[in-house]
Amino acid sequence: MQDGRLNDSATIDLPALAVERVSHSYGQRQALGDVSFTVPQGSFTALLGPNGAGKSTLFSLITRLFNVRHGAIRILGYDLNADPGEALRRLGVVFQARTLDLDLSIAQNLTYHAALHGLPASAAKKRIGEILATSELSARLKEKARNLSGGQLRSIEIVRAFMHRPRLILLDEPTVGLDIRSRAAILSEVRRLVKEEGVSVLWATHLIDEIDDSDQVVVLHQGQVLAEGFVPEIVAREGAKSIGDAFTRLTGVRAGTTEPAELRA
Ligand SMILES: Nc1ncnc2c1ncn2[C@@H]1O[C@H](COP(=O)(O)OP(=O)(O)OP(=O)(O)O)[C@@H](O)[C@H]1O
Repeated sequence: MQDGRLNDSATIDLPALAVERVSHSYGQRQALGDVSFTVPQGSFTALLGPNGAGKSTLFSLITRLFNVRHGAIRILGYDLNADPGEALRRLGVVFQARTLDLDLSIAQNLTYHAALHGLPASAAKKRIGEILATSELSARLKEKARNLSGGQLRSIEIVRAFMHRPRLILLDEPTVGLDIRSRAAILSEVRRLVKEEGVSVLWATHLIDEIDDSDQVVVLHQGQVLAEGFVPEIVAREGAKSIGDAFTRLTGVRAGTTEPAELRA
């Protein structure tokens, strides 16, 4: 346990995340209506939806910022309402907004977070070395976070989310505001960690080009799940040419934009 590993042998057949008939409203406005889907263990699952689809609301429920009032959410079988401690121990999150302390060093940002999860400093140091083994950032751990570029700050936030060896990691539009090169670097880094660590990722995005043919996809639109499955399954089911085309057929919205199809010339 000293390195954060949990004995999860009993959860081997369960999905990393199960969202079951979840609804959520802000006053009269329904943001999620009867939403159900699963994230299989060891998968990279893209939660694909245009602005306003309900992605952030869903993440607020999974992280317990909001209470789940209608339906249920389970992480590795642990119900968020009934067993929040066990469920949240298995969760790592990268929020849309930047959350590193710019006046602390990169190493301090990472070790303080690890300490919150009960990881001793020596184990945290080893873990940082493991995750950043092939990154140029491993030579800059003593520098203040303030010195890093937007893409590098995001990379460190991702490392931080992996520190305590969670089984499920949520990333809420993690590439927003980054240039194309940084976007690609972050995406491939997360895919590498999914492969190497067997962790499950739920990656929220409205950008179709972030989706790979081997990904699981959940299409969310106006608070409803319109499709769930591997890319080739969704494409075939919709009789589409590509996942972008399938997305447009399902939502009436052009892939990667928020412009309704009927407004297109
Ligand atoms: N605090 C709030 N009060 C009222 N309505 C809200 C609130 N937060 C979100 N909504 C509404 O709920 C719906 C879902 O919003 P949400 O932010 O979850 O979508 P999203 O897919 O994350 O979009 P974005 O990519 O723009 O963040 C939208 O109609 C939004 O206007």
